[in-house]
Amino acid sequence: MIGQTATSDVILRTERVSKQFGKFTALKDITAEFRRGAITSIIGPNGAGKSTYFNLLSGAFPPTSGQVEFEGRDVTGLPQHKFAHMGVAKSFQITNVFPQLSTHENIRVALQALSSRYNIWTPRTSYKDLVVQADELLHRVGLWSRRGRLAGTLAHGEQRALEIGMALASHPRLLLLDEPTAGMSPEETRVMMDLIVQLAQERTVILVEHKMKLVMGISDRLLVLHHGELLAEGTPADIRRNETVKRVYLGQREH
Ligand SMILES: Nc1ncnc2c1ncn2[C@@H]1O[C@H](COP(=O)(O)OP(=O)(O)OP(=O)(O)O)[C@@H](O)[C@H]1O
Repeated sequence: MIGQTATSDVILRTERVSKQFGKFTALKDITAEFRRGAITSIIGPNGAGKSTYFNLLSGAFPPTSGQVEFEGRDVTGLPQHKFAHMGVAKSFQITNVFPQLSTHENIRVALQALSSRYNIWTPRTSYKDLVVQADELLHRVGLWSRRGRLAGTLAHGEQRALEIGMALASHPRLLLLDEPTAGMSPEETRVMMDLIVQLAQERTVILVEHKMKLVMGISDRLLVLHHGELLAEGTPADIRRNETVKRVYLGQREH
């Protein structure tokens, strides 16, 4: 019974996942659960294994050993597009928009890619529907006023918001974000953090971030990685008072 209650709250879990790159162990035996509806941040110093873990969670590559479960189903090693189909979307550290297309066209491309890939037996979404849906997504990520601008001319923070808008095209239940504020000014960072909190009201969010202070205020739970191992897990308050975490992580000046 206890097990059953626990699983219904859990959207994603990893069971003893490890990742080797040749002889190098980038991740070692990570067992962790991600709660539905929560913002969970994966934090840790440079080289801790955060991006590697993110890639395992999003299906970019499989673990060397161990298992990844999404909504109770073993998804270890499933191809990337299946993750999107199941309701998982992600946005990377590197901005991934089409610079020569307008903001609105970028979103339409994302919407079209989905409608053609997954609805092969039904007619393509009409142009009018696409325009309406794209406008709605642009509103949601705060870019409606930029709809006609070429994506390449948007500020860095706006490009990242656009990328998230494109990720939302598939109506994901789980949104994975890898360092969403990388390279942003303090103002852009604040806008992005507000957007993440707002998006998390409707879906589960997991984000990777190495700036710990930044995510302390918005996360429900945190996982701390260090040298490829899970050092600690808990609420921001748990992590703040964890002596081991303080030693290896908070002591670092930048954070
Ligand atoms: N494809 C790869 N081949 C070999 N080693 C790799 C590969 N990808 C990552 N690593 C190594 O694995 C370790 C963890 O890397 P990872 O990028 O996951 O860390 P991170 O916590 O995301 O770091 P950062 O905050 O700097 O992005 C690092 O030592 C890195 O050099």
